[in-house]
Amino acid sequence: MMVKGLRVKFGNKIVIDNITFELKEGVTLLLGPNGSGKTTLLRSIIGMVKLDEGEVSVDLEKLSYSPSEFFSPSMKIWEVLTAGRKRGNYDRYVKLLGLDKLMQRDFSTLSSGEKRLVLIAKALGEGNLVIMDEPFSNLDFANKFKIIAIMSQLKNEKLFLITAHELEVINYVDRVILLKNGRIIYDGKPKDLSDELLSFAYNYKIKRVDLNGKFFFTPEF
Ligand SMILES: Nc1ncnc2c1ncn2[C@@H]1O[C@H](COP(=O)(O)OP(=O)(O)OP(=O)(O)O)[C@@H](O)[C@H]1O
Repeated sequence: MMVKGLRVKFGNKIVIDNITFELKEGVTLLLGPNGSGKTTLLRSIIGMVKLDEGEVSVDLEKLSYSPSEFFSPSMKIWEVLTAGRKRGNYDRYVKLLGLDKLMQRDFSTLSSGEKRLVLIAKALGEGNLVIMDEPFSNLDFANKFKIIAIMSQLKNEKLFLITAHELEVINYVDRVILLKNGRIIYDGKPKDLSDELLSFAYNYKIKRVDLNGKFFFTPEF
């Protein structure tokens, strides 16, 4: 998958500003403060947003997408999983995520975390390029790390592009793309991402602490 010279405007406001990158392998984390353009970028890639400039080269047949926000239809879970033009191999993920006992329930009656897990299982089952917008929101600690472990196990067969707000996720991805005001200000390995740049991105003093090969990020008051 490749995006080249992408520019998206809403009215006069440039929301995506000359973004170019290629995805070849592993798990890529799209990071950035509220309103920096993450969702718009993902929606541009999947063809839901009109591009003002640039191009996206992606095999839509191989792509699956889990949105950050979603409707809560009154449908059985298995109907949600099989909805749409794609038919996927959900069973494996339904079991892994402990959703098998919920399959006959109505989606609208699930907890917010359970709904999120259903959409993740759907995305994992449907595509080889899995794009997930804020997959960890609503998830408890254990489920978040289950998803992280599943992505890590699957990364030889699938490509992942995800967004998240938790800086700790940086530890578990192969690549970080950091956005500020619709521009990429960092694209590289997690270990090389400095607290100065993160502080600049979020306009907030963040300190990085390295411990046992992991990075922790704390606010500096
Ligand atoms: N349809 C739209 N019309 C006008 N402005 C929009 C539209 N969609 C998004 N925006 C604006 O574009 C900017 C980027 O929004 P986007 O949702 O892509 O950010 P984000 O990085 O995903 O934010 P968050 O972390 O809060 O979800 C924001 O300023 C938002 O208000």
